[in-house]
Amino acid sequence: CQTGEVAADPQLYDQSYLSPVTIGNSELMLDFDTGSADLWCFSTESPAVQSAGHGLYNPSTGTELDGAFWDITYGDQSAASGNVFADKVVVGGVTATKQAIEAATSVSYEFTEDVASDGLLGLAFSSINTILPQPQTTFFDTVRNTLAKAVFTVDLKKGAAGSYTFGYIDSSKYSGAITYVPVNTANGFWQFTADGYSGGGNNASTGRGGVAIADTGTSLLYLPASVAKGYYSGVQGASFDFRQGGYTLPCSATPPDFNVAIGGKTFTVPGSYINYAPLRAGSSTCFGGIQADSGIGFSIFGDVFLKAVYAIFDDSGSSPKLGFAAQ
Ligand SMILES: O=C([C@@H]1CCCNC1)N1CCCCC1
Repeated sequence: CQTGEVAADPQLYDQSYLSPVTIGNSELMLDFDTGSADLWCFSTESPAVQSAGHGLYNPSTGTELDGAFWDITYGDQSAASGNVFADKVVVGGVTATKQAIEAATSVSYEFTEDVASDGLLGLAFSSINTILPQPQTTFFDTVRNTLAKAVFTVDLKKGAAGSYTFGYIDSSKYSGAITYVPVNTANGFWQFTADGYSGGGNNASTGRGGVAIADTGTSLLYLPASVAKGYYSGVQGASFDFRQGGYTLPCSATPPDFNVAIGGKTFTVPGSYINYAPLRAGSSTCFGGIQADSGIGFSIFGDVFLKAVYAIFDDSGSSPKLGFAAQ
């Protein structure tokens, strides 16, 4: 029975968190993403102009999955595509002897420019893996029957290294009880229902909550437009800046805490997490950590929320569930 733990290192402004993964005989830094289901990385097959500065997977240690290819486009329109190999993957001591590795032969500029990241490790449900003609399993699905318990946990922190564990829940990482809620896997995400919101101007309480996904690969907290509007109505100097594509606020502001009710329990995001980052280096205007989820179809509980809690992604029972506890 395998268990393991790996660090989650924050990038600038906690824009993403990267973890070391051994693939074949390379160690790469991957962005663990509970909002997608492809394990892809830059490779010796990637064009040099796209892969400069990145760690590369060398497929010579793997076995090509003949005729298999992949092509993914993320919600922000970033994209990558390539072919597929089976190779050994080790995450925090947990080993998948034959994991589908999606070697990139093309990536969009967002990935080229993010030189700290060598690729993504998807932790959503394998039903949305993009490999054709036959989708393959995520790392978690590949190893889950070998784990002491079919769970992984997420302990992200503001401006500090957090961790992912596989196969066990670490009781030293949270306080109080874990609140579990059911997960709807129909869209392939860790999708749940939030009960309601409060905090900020006119208390941002909409009374009702809504459908949301837990997404470690998304930096911010995307909420119903009415909730985001209500929250910032209480923040001096905050406004919706259509040129920036969202709410901005003075970097000098200390916004109010924001509360989310899930499973009858309230979890608090400290206001400081919502003064997210300067629009550009040196700017005194900052981009808000809460934004409207308009056009997405559901809310996205990204890192701004996840770094305020300990989260348990549990597929050990008859149906998947999400657990949240205070950090
Ligand atoms: O592409 C994404 C995100 C992008 C950031 C990284 N996680 C996956 N989706 C999640 C939200 C719905 C649309 C698809």
